[in-house]
Amino acid sequence: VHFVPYLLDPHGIRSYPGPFLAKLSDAWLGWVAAKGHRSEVVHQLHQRYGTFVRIAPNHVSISDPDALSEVYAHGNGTMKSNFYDAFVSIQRGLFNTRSRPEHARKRKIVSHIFSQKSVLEFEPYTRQHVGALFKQWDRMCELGTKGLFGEEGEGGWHGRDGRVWFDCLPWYNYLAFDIIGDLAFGAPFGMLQACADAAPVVVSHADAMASYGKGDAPEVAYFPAVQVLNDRGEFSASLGVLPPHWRPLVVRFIPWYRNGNKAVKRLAGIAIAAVAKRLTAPTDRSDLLAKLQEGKDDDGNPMGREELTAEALTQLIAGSDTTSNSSCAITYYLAANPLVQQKLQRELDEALGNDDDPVAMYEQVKRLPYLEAVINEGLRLHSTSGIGLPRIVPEGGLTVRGQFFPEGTVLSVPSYTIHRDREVWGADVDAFRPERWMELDKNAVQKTFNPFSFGPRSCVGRNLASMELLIIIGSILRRYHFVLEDADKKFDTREGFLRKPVECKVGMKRRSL
Ligand code: HEM
Repeated sequence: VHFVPYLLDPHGIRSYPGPFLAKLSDAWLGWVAAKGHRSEVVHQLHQRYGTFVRIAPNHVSISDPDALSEVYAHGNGTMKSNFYDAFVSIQRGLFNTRSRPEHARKRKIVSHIFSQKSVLEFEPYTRQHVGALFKQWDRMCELGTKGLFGEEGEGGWHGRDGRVWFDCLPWYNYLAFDIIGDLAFGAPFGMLQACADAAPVVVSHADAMASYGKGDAPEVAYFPAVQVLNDRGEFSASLGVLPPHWRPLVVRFIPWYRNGNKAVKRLAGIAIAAVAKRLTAPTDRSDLLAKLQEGKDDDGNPMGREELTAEALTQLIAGSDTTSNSSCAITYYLAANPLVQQKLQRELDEALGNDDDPVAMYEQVKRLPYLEAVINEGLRLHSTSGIGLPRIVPEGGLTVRGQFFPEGTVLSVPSYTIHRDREVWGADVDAFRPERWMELDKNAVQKTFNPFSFGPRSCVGRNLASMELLIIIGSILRRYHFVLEDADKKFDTREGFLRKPVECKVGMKRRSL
């Protein structure tokens, strides 16, 4: 099964270097993905072998920034690989639709929802939930100065030396889930208020699907959505690199995959419950779901109910932990770099003046050069989307950086490695130094900075993500000061489809404004 294809070399990619086991079987990449550090492993391989590395029998990873436009841009004919089939639940949404015409149809309906103009309508929801976070953090700061202790769900905080010491990661998750829940389903999950990772989910997937079109809201229970999303990301990213005919077998016989499969179903249940609730009680709110309902394709057809649920689920998945993990990583880097934090706070104080409202308006923070540089530097260094996003070479083959690849070969360009290209970013590529954004050649940066990917499959929610990050980081850093609990401790991450912090323990105090 493994040696014959290896010897026959049907894809003609024998000449590319890589680990021997990777050339032999997809199981190698599946194993690396399941261990949770794929980006780091592939980065080390590029450092060892050079620009082209064979990371699976039919998959070549390319670490040249110029390859981004050749592999991902409009018009080169590449398509998402069958990796994305492992992410399908309910039915295919914008993210995991592979067919080009079907994707173009969906993208046309969805893209206007995320135009800069539409996104401004979502600003009040974002600001409202940042305000809710501040209520909780202010309470903790007040109690913390009395030396009190918090609950586990609150990041396990305790007060000492005038600061609250806690894990800020769960709070960023509550914030991002409440924002996207409010936007995509018409009501926040209530995580910030409950200080808990709990979202309503349908009890039985089958019952919920059967209730479609009957106007009944299915029975719901509460599940840890953040945990479920993490499990689902790790499961799908590892399953997706295995050959399609292996997948049902590993899901059936390997417990880790079996549990991941349950996570996929549960996650779908969150969307089914939320959309069913929303549709049984229509509102005149202007949110993502309302805009999806209004959207029409070229023939004037709106999305059906099941497609709507799949798209709302896509937005929940794509718009929640991307934002929370990026915000958490940026907070970590600011806590680890006191001078950068001080410089940012000076800029924020000048721009926001004595404004009584603790939550910044988008208008106030959208053109602050140092804030922008801090966010970009955090996105570069952390690389929330770090793995090479796999694309299939179309009929006729494709030449990338002078190398020809035959039809059917899978290619990818890993952002984690591209974001550490010394020729572009400088010798101190591993340092968090926002100043580099003021010094670097803008053209080189533009084609190398890839947090949202390039081309027809790039992030459709980019405008929303940028607005959220500006408001979240701008407001939080103006109100609070952060230090690391243990400056010597490595910033631990775990990667499924996204690179996520495992925890982020900081000491926080209110700034005197
Ligand atoms: C910091 C935050 C974010 C980052 C770093 C990010 C990054 C990305 C990346 C790299 C892709 C390409 C994925 C691939 O090709 O496999 C993508 C796609 C996508 N993103 Fe985002 N994203 C963020 C926030 C959001 C938000 C807030 C939304 C909407 C609520 C969103 C919705 C989507 C959707 C629907 C796609 C699929 C687009 C398509 O295939 O046409 N993202 N995102």
